[in-house]
Amino acid sequence: MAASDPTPGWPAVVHSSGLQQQVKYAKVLAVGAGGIGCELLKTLVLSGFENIEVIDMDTIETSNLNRQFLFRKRHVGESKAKVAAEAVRKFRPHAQIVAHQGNVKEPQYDVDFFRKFDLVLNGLDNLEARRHVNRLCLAAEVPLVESGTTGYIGQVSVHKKGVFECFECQSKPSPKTYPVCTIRNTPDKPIHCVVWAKELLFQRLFGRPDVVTDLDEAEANGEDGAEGHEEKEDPSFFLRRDGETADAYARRIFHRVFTYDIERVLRMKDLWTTRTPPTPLVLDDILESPPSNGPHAPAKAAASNGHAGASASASRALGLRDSHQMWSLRDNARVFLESIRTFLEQRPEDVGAAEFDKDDALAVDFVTAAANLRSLAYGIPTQTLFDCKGMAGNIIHAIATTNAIISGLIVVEAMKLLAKMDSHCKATYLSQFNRRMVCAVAPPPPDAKCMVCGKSQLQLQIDTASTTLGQFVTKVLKKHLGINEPTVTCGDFMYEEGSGLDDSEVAFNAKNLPLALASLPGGGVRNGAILEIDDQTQHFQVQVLVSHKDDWDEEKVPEKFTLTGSLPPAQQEAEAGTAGTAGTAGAEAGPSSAAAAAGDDNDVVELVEAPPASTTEQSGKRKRPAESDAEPAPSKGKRAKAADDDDCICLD
Ligand SMILES: Nc1ncnc2c1ncn2[C@@H]1O[C@H](COP(=O)(O)OP(=O)(O)OP(=O)(O)O)[C@@H](O)[C@H]1O
Ligand SMILES: [Zn+2]
Repeated sequence: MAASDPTPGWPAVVHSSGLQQQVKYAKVLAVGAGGIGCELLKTLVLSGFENIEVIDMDTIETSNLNRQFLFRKRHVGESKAKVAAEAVRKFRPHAQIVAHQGNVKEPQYDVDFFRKFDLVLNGLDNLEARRHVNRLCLAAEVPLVESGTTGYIGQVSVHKKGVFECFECQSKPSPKTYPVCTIRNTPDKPIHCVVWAKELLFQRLFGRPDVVTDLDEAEANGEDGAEGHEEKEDPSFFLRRDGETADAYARRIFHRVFTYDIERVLRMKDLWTTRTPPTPLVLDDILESPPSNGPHAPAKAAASNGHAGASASASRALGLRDSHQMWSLRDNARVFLESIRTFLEQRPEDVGAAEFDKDDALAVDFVTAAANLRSLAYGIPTQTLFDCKGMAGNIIHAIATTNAIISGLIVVEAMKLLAKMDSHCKATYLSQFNRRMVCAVAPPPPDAKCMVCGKSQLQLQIDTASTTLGQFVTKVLKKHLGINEPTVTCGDFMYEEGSGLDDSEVAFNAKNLPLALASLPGGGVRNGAILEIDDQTQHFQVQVLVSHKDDWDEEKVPEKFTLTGSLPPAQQEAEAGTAGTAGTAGAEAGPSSAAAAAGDDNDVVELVEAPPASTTEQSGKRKRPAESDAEPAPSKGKRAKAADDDDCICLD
């Protein structure tokens, strides 16, 4: 620091009484009190922050204790936010730590709630919540420090309206999807069988009857080429019949899915010209086969028709206690039957209401056994319970040290923001695969083509004749765009969600959900239609231009829609004039790098690069009526590997 300069630079400023006072009085919201959140809260209070509110919706589980060190065994079942707040108060008794047990998407955490804070710091594990917080931070004009870890890799990024890119300026990888026909008829990888067991069979047997998955839809539409079968047409087949014992029901389901359905697909001869055909499984033959005596035999043999009794785990009740042990065909059949019986007899309230949860031992038993049986029928390698749980739950094992490093970096960025040293802010990436373990780059500026903080529009290609409003709302608006409570307007037609609707509005909406887009009232949503989408809970609006497309290659686009963003023509011209000059504080420092994104309900972090503005798509056709600044349109085609250079190291 030059003697003539009274303001210390970064990092000397950290020791200045000015910044220490700012830290002491800053109001900070920490979202998430899990792996990152616990570390973050500890580091915040030990760094002098004294006004912290923390939100987490979850309760503590035994599996959290190995890395969420604010929690002890006695806390299992208690609120994460409350226990974490209590624990850090012990480090700094005079700190004001307010705990909220709740979902950050609940209406009480609205834009006014966010405005109370100087900074928001995310320690979340899912894309949906991250996007929601991003939108509220933009609306409330509060800077956001975002983070994520997965195994040994992690990142911290800084988002500030008008200065740095928002969390959604770079498109995020969407969760991996698989072609429906592969899952239903021609699996060739273990994951195909896990998806089938979890998304189709578990859902059918134990899930809510009103939830229709893509896999069901394919069947209803006859897409698997097996129309016309009398049993398949009977929607009640998978329900338990009056007077049917749990055992008889489990056997009937086994026969249906592993014998009958396999025989049915075998009859679709075209499928097997280039593939190895599957082999139907016959339950009686399997159960009559002698138990395996090899190294994989169950630790303790259960009675031949042994039931799980009071145990919540079918496999453990059958003596299969080692989750790393590979089950035999017979083991899988017995676990399959036992887990169905246990659901029916011990958890009848869950039948018709269950959702797959990786921490539900019985659900994992069922999915493992069902996936393995299907694999055995198709000649695919089977998986251990441990591996299957990981695949079904998208688990990548967390590393406490990664969380600790990332939390430290969040606090560093938080201090720079408080010190108004935006030009020193960094997006920081941690990877064991880098030449350098930590790589930091200047946060990119906002992207004018961002659907959230920019001003662009969306173009949707979809089959308007067969896609229902319900599918559009669920798949396109909620899953793909992260919208919470959409209002969709198209000409005179309106679909609304959220509280405050009267009965007639609710009935009108419900009546329209099963209708194809093209058949909606008011002339339908057809080729060329313009939809106005609004979510008041996120202060988010976007305009969507619809084009009809009915010839989809399911292998390439399993979702059967595409959504791309572009600037309205007038803005494209303006952009062309300023291309490459959109720098803001810190934006000129080397290649922009990186957005972190988590897949649905997991901690997967993907490190991606924002390419130069010229590489992004600009194919807008219509002009958006001038409205608010908060208008959207997605940035697409932007992901690329980070370039190898002095500041940023290539991440594979
Ligand atoms: N919408 C949300 N509102 C509030 N808290 C959320 C929301 N979504 C996720 N969280 C919280 O974010 C935290 C993320 O922490 P972490 O990634 O360590 O997950 P975890 O559930 O504790 O661990 P694991 O998933 O490995 O079992 C969790 O405590 C979770 O409850
Ligand atoms: Zn943005």
